[in-house]
Formats: sequence, C-alpha cells, structure tokens
Amino acid sequence: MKFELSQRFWFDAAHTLDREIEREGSLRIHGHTYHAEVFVEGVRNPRTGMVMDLGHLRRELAAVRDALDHRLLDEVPELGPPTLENLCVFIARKLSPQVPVTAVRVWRESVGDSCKLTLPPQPQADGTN
Ligand SMILES: Nc1nc2c(c(=O)[nH]1)N=C([C@H](O)[C@H](O)COP(=O)(O)OP(=O)(O)OP(=O)(O)O)CN2
Ligand SMILES: [Zn+2]
Repeated sequence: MKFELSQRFWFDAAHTLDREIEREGSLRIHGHTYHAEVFVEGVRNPRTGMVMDLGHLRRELAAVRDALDHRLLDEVPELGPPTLENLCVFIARKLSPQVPVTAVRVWRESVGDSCKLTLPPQPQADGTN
C-alpha cells in the first residue's frame, strides 16, 4: 500500500518580474502571500506505522520558509527569476534527500494562479516505489 502525505506552509515575500506583458507593474517591487504544499509518498514503516513523521517534514519546511519569508525573492540565492515554477524547484531542492518528495505546489490566492511540480517517486528502502 502506498500513501501520500502533505504539509502546507505560507510565506510573505516581495519580488519583481521581468515579463513581456504587464511590464511596468511587474518590474516595480511588490509583495505577495505565497502558499506552498509539499507532497511525500511511500509505504508505511511497519514499526512506526508512518511513511515519515510529519513532525520531521514540518521542521524541514520551517527551514525552507525561513529562506523565503519576508525576503526580496530576487536576492534569494539559487532561486533564479522569482516565478512560481522556480519556487517549486527551490523548495524541492531545499529538502533533505531523506524526504520522499513527489510534488510541490506553490500558489497565490489573491491572483488565483498556481504551479505544481511533479517529481518521479524515489526508490524505497524495501525496493518498492
Ligand atoms: N508562468 C508564470 N507566469 C507568470 C508568473 C509565474 O510565476 N509563472 N507570475 C506572474 C506574476 O507574478 C503574477 O501574475 C502576479 O502578477 P503581479 O503583477 O505580481 O501581481 P498582480 O498585480 O497581478 O496581483 P496582486 O497580488 O493583486 O497585486 C505572471 N505570470
Ligand atoms: Zn508579483
């Protein structure tokens, strides 16, 4: 049996974005509240009954949030242009290799847009995936 767990967090951040349309407003520094959800997938450890302890995931996400919250995203190392796509990749890469992440979604409620990065399932310790 395979299970999918998820954990959400949010952060407030500023950015600019170099776009072909709506350039002027996008190039001015402005802020958004971003929401993110990280999905992990796997089988239960028979001893713990868990795919992974959600407390560990919460700790990992607190560190990721710290790298993004109240920041000017244009200046965040390794992010690149501060798009939803790059935020998904950044969050996935910040998680330690032990986290069996299969997807990351980032969205802005106020604008109504959303981006989901889907990753291939990681091999499990018991050889399944
Ligand atoms: N493929 C993508 N396209 C666009 C992205 C993106 O991340 N990936 N991002 C944007 C803009 O940032 C987004 O549309 C928000 O627009 P913005 O000018 O930043 O803010 P608004 O004024 O529209 O929204 P408010 O939060 O209400 O101020 C565009 N395309
Ligand atoms: Zn914006």
